[in-house]
Amino acid sequence: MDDKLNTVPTCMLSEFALHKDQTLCVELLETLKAAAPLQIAQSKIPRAGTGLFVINDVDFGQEHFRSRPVVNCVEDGYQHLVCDYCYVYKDSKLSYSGRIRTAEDTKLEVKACIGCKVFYYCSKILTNCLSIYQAEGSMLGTSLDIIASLINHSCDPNAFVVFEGGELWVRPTRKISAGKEITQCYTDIDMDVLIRRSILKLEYFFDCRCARCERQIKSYDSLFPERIEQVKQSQQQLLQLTKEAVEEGNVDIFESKAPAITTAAFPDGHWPEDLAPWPSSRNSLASIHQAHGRRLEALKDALKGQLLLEHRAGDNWVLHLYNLVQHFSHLLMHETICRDTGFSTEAQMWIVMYGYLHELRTCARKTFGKETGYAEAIQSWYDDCVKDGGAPEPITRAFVRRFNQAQAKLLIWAGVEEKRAIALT
Ligand SMILES: C[S@@+](CC[C@H](N)C(=O)[O-])C[C@H]1O[C@@H](n2cnc3c(N)ncnc32)[C@H](O)[C@@H]1O
Repeated sequence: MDDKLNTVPTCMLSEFALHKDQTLCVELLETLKAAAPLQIAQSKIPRAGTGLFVINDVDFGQEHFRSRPVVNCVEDGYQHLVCDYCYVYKDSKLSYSGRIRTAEDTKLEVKACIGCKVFYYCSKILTNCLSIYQAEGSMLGTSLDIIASLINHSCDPNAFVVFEGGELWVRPTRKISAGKEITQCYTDIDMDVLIRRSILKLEYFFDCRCARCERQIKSYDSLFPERIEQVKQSQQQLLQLTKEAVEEGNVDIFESKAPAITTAAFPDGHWPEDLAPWPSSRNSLASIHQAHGRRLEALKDALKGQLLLEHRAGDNWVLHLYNLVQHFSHLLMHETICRDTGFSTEAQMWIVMYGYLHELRTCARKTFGKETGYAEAIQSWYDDCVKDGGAPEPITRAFVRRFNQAQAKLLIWAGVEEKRAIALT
């Protein structure tokens, strides 16, 4: 039998493509709570089959649609801990896609169904994509939703999927013009093209040719094919090393072995700092430092982890920004003098922290929706800081100037190039 027939889903073979039955498409779309009209049509992405399109412009901060999945399936090992209806995880305060459990949620419990005793239920959650993750990356379950599953992949997606209170919400990551196809990222958006492409091939059976992939692959043009293979291998080894360091809670595991791995790929010793998984690894190391009370080291790694990331939009970006602000706040709450930073005054540290918190508040409201528990929790964190800390509302021109100056100093201390600074929006 033709190999291709084994791998291409039947629904994507042109005679069965869903967009060919517009009566069915219209009926399916009628089941949604859609904020703006949508259309199911042939994808503009070559060989991608059917896709989902917006009919009108959609602003960043608006929502595409909400839908109740046909099936939710909790991952093995989590059945007693995670709600079968909405994936709330009773032991986690923050989901991977960024939801903070609010005061009202903390009373929630996951209990067995009185009737069957097999399913466990509670009330709310927010997730990323159709795979449901928790903060440190392990998977809680999977949802099947007919309309959301029509969204094709891009490594620079204009939408993402979250899970809230038993519903899937599809939200934009930026403004989308009328007639454009909605796309989401099927893999870890912060990974490099080599890793993304191999996962997409392995799990979704296609070669991604999006603009971001093509741009990134160009950076490998100067390398021989065998060297590209070595880079990929080193990336996988770094991921594994990071995992071990996190499991052992020991940064030395990473710091001592990483140089040999990076040199194997780049013999001159210059692994590009923004090349995945380096930024994600620095983020993980920041958490280990934090757990051991090494707050300056934690902040330095978190700054690298955040600012070296190439993709600055969507739920992942907001979640990382949240972590960065937390590292800042831990440092400022516990150390009265931030002497090693080269900052002339502690006040400048506070200015950067307020600026980042302001940015986090703005991004969280637009990305997840200002009515979500997550955005509300960040808003009250911001209000507390501004009121109790006496910080100025970081929107004046004078504040932005002071923020930019203070951030530039901080980046010199952290060893991050100034061009990677966060610009307040
Ligand atoms: C969840 S389905 C998306 C809906 C699908 N296009 C359809 O017609 O039913 C995922 C499949 O769509 C195709 N696909 C999604 N994004 C693609 C892309 N960027 N390039 C090529 N194929 C893609 C792949 O075959 C993938 O396994």
